[in-house]
Amino acid sequence: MTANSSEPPSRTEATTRADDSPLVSVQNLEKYFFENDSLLDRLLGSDPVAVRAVDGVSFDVYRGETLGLVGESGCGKSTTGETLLRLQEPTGGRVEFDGRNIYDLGRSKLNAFRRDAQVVFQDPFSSLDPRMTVGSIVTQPLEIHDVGTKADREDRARDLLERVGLSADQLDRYPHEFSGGQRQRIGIARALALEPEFLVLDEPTSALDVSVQAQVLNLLDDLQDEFDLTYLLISHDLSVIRHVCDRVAVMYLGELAEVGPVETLFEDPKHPYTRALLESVPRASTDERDRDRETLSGDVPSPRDPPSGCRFRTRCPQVIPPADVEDELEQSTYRQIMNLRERIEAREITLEEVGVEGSGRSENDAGEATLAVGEDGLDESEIPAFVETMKDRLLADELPAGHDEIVTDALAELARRNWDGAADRLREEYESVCERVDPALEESGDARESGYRRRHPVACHLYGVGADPTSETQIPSPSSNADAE
Ligand SMILES: Nc1ncnc2c1ncn2[C@@H]1O[C@H](COP(=O)(O)OP(=O)(O)OP(=O)(O)O)[C@@H](O)[C@H]1O
Repeated sequence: MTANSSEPPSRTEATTRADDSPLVSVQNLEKYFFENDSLLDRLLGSDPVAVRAVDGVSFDVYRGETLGLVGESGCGKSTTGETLLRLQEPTGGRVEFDGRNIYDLGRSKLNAFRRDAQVVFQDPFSSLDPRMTVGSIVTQPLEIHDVGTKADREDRARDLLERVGLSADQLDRYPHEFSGGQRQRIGIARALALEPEFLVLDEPTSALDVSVQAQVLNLLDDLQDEFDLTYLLISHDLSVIRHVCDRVAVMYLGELAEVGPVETLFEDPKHPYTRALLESVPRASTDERDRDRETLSGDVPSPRDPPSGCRFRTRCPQVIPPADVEDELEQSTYRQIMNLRERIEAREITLEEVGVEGSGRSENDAGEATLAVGEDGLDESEIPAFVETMKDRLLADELPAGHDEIVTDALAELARRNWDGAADRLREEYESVCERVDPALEESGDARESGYRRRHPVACHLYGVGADPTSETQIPSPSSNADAE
C-alpha cells in the first residue's frame, strides 16, 4: 500500500509481522493527579483529592504490532501513553521496555530508552515550535542526544523529510508554511530521527482533514514495515482503530474493559462498554441515530470519585441484578430502582421541595402544594401521599407487588428523614455484584493458554470472571444475558 492511496492500510500483513515477545509490558500502571495539594491548601488544611486518571492498567505491546487504545474523552488514554514513555512519573506499577523497568533506569539507560521510545502528538499546529525551521525541528533530538556532526544531522534530516513525503529542500522553511498533513509529516520525521523502536501515536490524525487522514495513516504503516516499528495508537476514532490496529485495548475511566484482536473485538465485542462504543458510531439513518443516543447515555463519571465495583455500571445497560430479582424485573425497571437509591445516597431529594396535589398547603416553585416537614420528617398521616408522589416522579414503570412494597418501605423511611435506612432497605434487596466487586481483566478456560494474538480478556461480571467468590449472587451466563438485550 502506498502513502498516496486514499484507503487506509490493511491489517492482514501487519498481523503476520508481529513476533511473540512484548517490547513494552505495562503492569498495574497507576497515575493519579492530586488536586488541593499546594502549600497553601496544606496550610488551609484542605485534603488532597486524587484524580485517578490511570488506575491499575496492564497490557503488553508486542514487537512489530500496532496496539490501539480506545475510549471516550477523559478516560485516561493520553495519560497512559505519557506515563509509559516516562513523560509523567507514575503513582504506581511498572513498565518494562525490552525487559527493563523504565522507572528504575539510571541516566545512561534512561537516555537510551528516550531514544528508543518516541511520541507523535495529536496537534501538529501546537507541537512544532513556530520559530524553528523544519531542519532545526528534525535535527533537535539528534543534537540533544549528541548524535553525529552538524553535517550528518542535516543529511539525516533531508533523508527523513524525503522519507515522509516532503522535499529535502524544505529544510529552511517554517511550520506555518506547511499544511496540517505536512506538519504532521514533519512531526513524524522528528519522532523517527533517533531511529526508535517504539512510537506512541496520540491521536495522530484527529486534527487533520478527513482527506489527509488516510495518507498519514498509510505513511505510518509503510514506516512501520520499513523501520520495524512497534506502535501504541491512541484514538477515540473507531474507524481509525479498525483499519490500523492489530489488537485493541478498550479503556474506561482509568481501567481496561476489554482487550482483543481487532476483528474479534469489532465482530464479537463482549464488554457492554465496547458494544455501546461501537453502537455509538454515527449512522446514516435517523432511526439508527436515535438508537445510538440511547445506547451510551450520560457522561463518563469523574475520576475523582469513580463508581464502586465496575466503573461502567452507572451507564451499563446490563447491570446484573441479584438472582431472585433478575426474573421479576426488566433491566430498565431495575435501573430505575438503582437510580432512586443513588439519589437517596447522594441526598439529592429534599423533602421540603416535594409537593402533593390537593393537600391544601403553601406552594413550591412548581406551583404544587408542599407538605409540612418537621424535624423528624413528615407527619405519619402524610407519608402515603409522599410515597405515591415520589413513585410517580422517580419510577417510570409500575412495580410488581413485592417490589412495590420494598420501595414503599424505603420511601417511607425517607419521609421520616432516615436517609440511611431508606438506602439500606433498597441496598439489601437490590445491590448488584457490579457495584460490589471490580471485575478483573481476565479470560477463563482454554483461551488463557492461547497466543496473545487470540487472547480476548474482558473485565465484566457477565463473563463469570472477577466475580466475588463469596457472593451468593448467581451470575448469569453471557448467552442468557444476550437474550435480554
Ligand atoms: N495534569 C492534570 N491534573 C489533573 N487532572 C488531569 C491532568 N491531566 C489529565 N487529568 C485528568 O485525567 C483524566 C484522564 O485524562 P486524559 O487526557 O489522559 O484522557 P484521554 O482519554 O486521553 O482524553 P482526551 O482524548 O480528551 O485527551 C481526565 O479526567 C483529565 O481531566
